[in-house]
Amino acid sequence: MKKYISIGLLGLGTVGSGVVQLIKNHQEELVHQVGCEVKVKSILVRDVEKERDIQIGQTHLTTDPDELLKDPEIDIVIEVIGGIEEAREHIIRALEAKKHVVTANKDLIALYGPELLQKALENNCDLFYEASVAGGIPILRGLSDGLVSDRIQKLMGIVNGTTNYILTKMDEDGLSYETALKEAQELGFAEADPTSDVEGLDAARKMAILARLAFFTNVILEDVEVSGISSVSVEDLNYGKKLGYVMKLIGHAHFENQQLEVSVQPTFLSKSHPLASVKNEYNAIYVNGEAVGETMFYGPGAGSLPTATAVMSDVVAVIKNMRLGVNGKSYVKPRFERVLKTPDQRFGQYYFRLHLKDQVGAFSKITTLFNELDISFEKILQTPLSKNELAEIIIVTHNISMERFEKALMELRDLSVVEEVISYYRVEGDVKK
Ligand SMILES: NC(=O)C1=CN([C@@H]2O[C@H](COP(=O)(O)OP(=O)(O)OC[C@H]3O[C@@H](n4cnc5c(N)ncnc54)[C@H](OP(=O)(O)O)[C@@H]3O)[C@@H](O)[C@H]2O)C=CC1
Ligand SMILES: N[C@@H](CC=O)C(=O)O
Ligand code: NA
Repeated sequence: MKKYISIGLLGLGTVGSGVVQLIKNHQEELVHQVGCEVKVKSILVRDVEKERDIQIGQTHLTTDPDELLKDPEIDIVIEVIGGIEEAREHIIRALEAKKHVVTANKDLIALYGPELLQKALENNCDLFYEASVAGGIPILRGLSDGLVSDRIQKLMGIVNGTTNYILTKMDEDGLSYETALKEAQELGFAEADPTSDVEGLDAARKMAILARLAFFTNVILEDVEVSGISSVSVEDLNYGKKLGYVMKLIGHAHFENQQLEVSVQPTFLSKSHPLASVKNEYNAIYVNGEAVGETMFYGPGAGSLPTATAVMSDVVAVIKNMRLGVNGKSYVKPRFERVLKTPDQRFGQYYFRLHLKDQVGAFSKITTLFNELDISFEKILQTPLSKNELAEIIIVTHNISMERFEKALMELRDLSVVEEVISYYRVEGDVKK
């Protein structure tokens, strides 16, 4: 057995610094688990001259990836530089050099996970990525170990800390979207380019990774329907409150009759929903399995030390596998073909906000349209607007197919009494529906 395990760290930003700090401060716990010291030997950065808050002692800082990837002493490479192409290249080189890899990179795993896992398998190496979904929450192990014997039917997740932070601050503290986003960036939750957070792509990547593990099928990123929060208005948040809802960016994934549906969209949750009380940068994943029933995984979804704990859980798993001589043996190939549900097989409740001409018979035109489409209302709110003789109408439907929702939206826009459909969102009431 080696006297110590040497790590090559790619990246020393929010997550990389957390890893260095955790290895230093929790060395005793690590030694107890793996039976030897764990040391960071070299770190790859973009700029070695940059001033850093973190103390790295004797650890070697470099801008040359070869110094880590060609170093025979390094057993495990941790990739936390982010981005896609360079990270992919470094990981492939590390695996070909028979080094195990741990990454927090959901962008990469969502796009190239199956290919990289295959590469790891061919080289008898481990490739683990617990930190890539929901930061410090051990959700990937929860699915691939804890719930592995079950048939998971439904996942619902708040899997992006930045957007949850923004929505909470807008709703509870009256902050503007821009101020709340700036705070999330300053706190280190946001991606280098926060567009992927606010437009839902970061959450979509995580949902693709989760759905692969939960449903044993090779979900690809294009399967995930995505919309973000950048156009959510304070008016909609306030109407939501009046109706007993709170707005969250929700990832939905369903698997029924071996057919799949995955989406990420701003969603009004009933205040009694278990995900409704998840605030700020916290994440949670609600998992419904045939045998286990309802479970919920909750914790910090972003940030330096929480994410570092997920990285280190993978490092410990790699070292334990090294001990047993079973690296590269944990990857299980998908079991089911990818088959997507069609719009008539997908169901949900919907919220519409529209401006209606304030004239006799206008509202009955709406009820006639919805009757024709066999859509019934769960809630209705009507407020006269002082300007332009318009009324603002909020409608929440009962459960309908996506096909009927799309038809209703199209036909509402064509009605002469409807001035404008301002917004529409998915609604989640009772979790058991
Ligand atoms: N922040 C978070 O809470 C979470 C992040 N993640 C993921 O972890 C990864 C890292 O995120 P985070 O720590 O926030 O990112 P940061 O931007 O804070 O840090 C990136 C680090 O990588 C270095 N780096 C970037 N590009 C290169 C390159 N081409 N060559 C050499 N070094 C490079 C930077 O060097 P330098 O310091 O010199 O600029 C920096 O040290 C991402 O994949 C992210 O999605 C996952 C979960 C949570
Ligand atoms: N930008 C991400 C970081 C963690 O994955 C987030 O906000 O959740
Ligand atoms: Na995790």
